[in-house]
Amino acid sequence: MSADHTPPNDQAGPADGNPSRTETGTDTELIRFDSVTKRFGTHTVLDSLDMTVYSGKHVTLIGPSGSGKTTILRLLMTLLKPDEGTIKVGPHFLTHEEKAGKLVPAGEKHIREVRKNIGMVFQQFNLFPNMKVLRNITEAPVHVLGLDKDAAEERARELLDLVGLTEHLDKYPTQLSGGQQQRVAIARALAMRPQVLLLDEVTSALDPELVAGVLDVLRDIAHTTDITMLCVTHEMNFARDISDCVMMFDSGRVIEFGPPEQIFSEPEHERTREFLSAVL
Ligand SMILES: Nc1ncnc2c1ncn2[C@@H]1O[C@H](COP(=O)(O)OP(=O)(O)OP(=O)(O)O)[C@@H](O)[C@H]1O
Repeated sequence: MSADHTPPNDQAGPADGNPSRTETGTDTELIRFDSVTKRFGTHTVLDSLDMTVYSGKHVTLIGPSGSGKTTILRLLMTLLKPDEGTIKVGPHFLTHEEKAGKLVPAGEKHIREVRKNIGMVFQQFNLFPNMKVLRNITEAPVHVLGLDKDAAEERARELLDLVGLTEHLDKYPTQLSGGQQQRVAIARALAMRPQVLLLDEVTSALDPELVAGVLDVLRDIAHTTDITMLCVTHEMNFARDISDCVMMFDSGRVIEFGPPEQIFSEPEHERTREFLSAVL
């Protein structure tokens, strides 16, 4: 962990800076960024970022627009590649693979395997418009994981129950509200049984009256499953409810992190105070 992430007091985390480690010290690392730099042209969006997320923890990334939060999720989905540094998911590098005892840039097959552990829900629901709800959820488990169709459907029905949409399984996405479509997208991501769920401002495109239903589903998932969550959101009450750790980003660096009660009530950093006073 770089000195930049060293918590300002003992409450924020242990001295080695692992942001979501609990005091038991038995946590398992699930995601690890080591010295990750991402540039777009001359603009350095992530600047030698070190970040660890522990298995089963819920981490929320907050910070001003353009501070690099979505870039982190896109790197994890391999929609982007870092310019420098390594990213690990579980025991495997996402960015590299071992060949003949050497670490070389990861090939497509390796990336696809590691990425199976990661599910993402986007701001725009990205459902397949020509497929009914049930098939939207079973498509990837059948074609990517090779799951038997009946087993995939059984799992899809369980997930539709979880997101409160059982009666809509035979509809097309356009026959659903935005909030319902987003709940299908959540079920679809979970159908792949990922270890980690990435949530990128999943309520930003919704009409205000539909936001609460989606957040309630996510709260339920956070509180009743052991899935790891990495979440970018402007919904600070939601972040407070579900997070084990809140990380404040500014200009591609984590400037402060800790449990939500600390970050929201007693932020140490002036930039965090400014940001929170604008959004709370
Ligand atoms: N594909 C791209 N090409 C060029 N610049 C990009 C690209 N993607 C992101 N950026 C720039 O990188 C910076 C960080 O973007 P990012 O979306 O990660 O920020 P963010 O913290 O998620 O912001 P917001 O809260 O507004 O979503 C921004 O200045 C953005 O314009």
